[in-house]
Amino acid sequence: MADTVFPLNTGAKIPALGLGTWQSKAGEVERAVEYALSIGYRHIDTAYSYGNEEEVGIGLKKAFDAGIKREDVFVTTKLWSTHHKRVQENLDMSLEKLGLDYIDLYLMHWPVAMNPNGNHPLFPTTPDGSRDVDFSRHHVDTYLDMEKLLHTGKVRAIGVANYSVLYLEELLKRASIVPAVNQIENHPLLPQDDVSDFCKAKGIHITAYSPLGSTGSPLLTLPVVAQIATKHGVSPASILLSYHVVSGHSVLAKSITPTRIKANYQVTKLDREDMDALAQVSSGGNLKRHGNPPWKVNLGFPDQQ
Ligand SMILES: NC(=O)C1=CN([C@@H]2O[C@H](COP(=O)(O)OP(=O)(O)OC[C@H]3O[C@@H](n4cnc5c(N)ncnc54)[C@H](OP(=O)(O)O)[C@@H]3O)[C@@H](O)[C@H]2O)C=CC1
Ligand SMILES: O=C[C@H](O)[C@@H](O)[C@@H](O)[C@H](O)C(=O)O
Repeated sequence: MADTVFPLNTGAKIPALGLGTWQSKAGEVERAVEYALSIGYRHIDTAYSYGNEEEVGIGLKKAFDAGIKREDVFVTTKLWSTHHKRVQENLDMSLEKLGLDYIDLYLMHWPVAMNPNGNHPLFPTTPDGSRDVDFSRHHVDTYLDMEKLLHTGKVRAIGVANYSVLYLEELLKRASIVPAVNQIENHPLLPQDDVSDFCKAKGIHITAYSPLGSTGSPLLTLPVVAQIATKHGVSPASILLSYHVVSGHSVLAKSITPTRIKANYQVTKLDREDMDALAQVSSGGNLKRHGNPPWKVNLGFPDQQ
């Protein structure tokens, strides 16, 4: 079951379990990627802004040298906000760093552009210290530039991340190509059923990020997760990851620790009772969003209103 794949609207398949690499440092991430691929993972998620694409590329190369085929590995990377007006350039930078000639999935990391000529290449700020957002750039214009990448052969699919229903509606009004994926924060404390239902209806696959609650994996200590793990005789992490797979979503767990990378490559067959219990966690508006950068922009998510 760990090798479950889901179809994308491009005809390609995305492996259900992927290795996340946000905050995975150089010196650690090469080994994490190489190890994950050696034990069966076939889906690696990175981003230009993570600053580790070169090291992710080293891990990939080691796996390819060991006999794993490029075409069997699904690699995602992301356009960063300071590059919304330089889409092709940002893709080429990522390809070079990763040492790849194509990306399986290229995502717009956030639907917010930042000043391309600001006081920092990734996180420019204005004199008051807040994010230097480029309000002149509309996210749909950025997406339309991403559509052009498909003709270059350098990306097999394009998609978005951190898109609410409101933003998806804006995008679909003008897009020629329906995004293949919307990568969003998703876990029992942030189910985002509105986004999932909308995406399902439009043929957009959901990839869940921060499934363990992000840094320090706080959701592993939720009592209901421990109870379901005991019931099935598996790790709590497997419960939090399988919650997505059962829903037809792919899921990214980040780890640089071999024992955890291995533990996270296990899908448990959750039943209706388990899924209902996990759904109860957020009942009564008990929600927690971990990824909440100070954008100064309304992203349209109901829990942020
Ligand atoms: N599109 C976007 O904006 C975003 C995308 N992402 C993507 O999703 C990935 C996953 O999300 P992320 O926020 O990193 O958080 P996760 O929910 O994957 O949690 C990562 C944390 O959990 C720890 N951990 C992992 N597995 C276990 C385990 N089995 N037992 C105990 N602890 C564990 C890790 O520690 P350690 O590494 O030390 O083992 C790390 O501290 C990212 O890495 C990134 O690729 C994430 C955020 C935003
Ligand atoms: O993918 C991971 C996250 O989106 C991360 O890149 C952002 O949250 C970033 O740290 C920010 O502050 O905008």
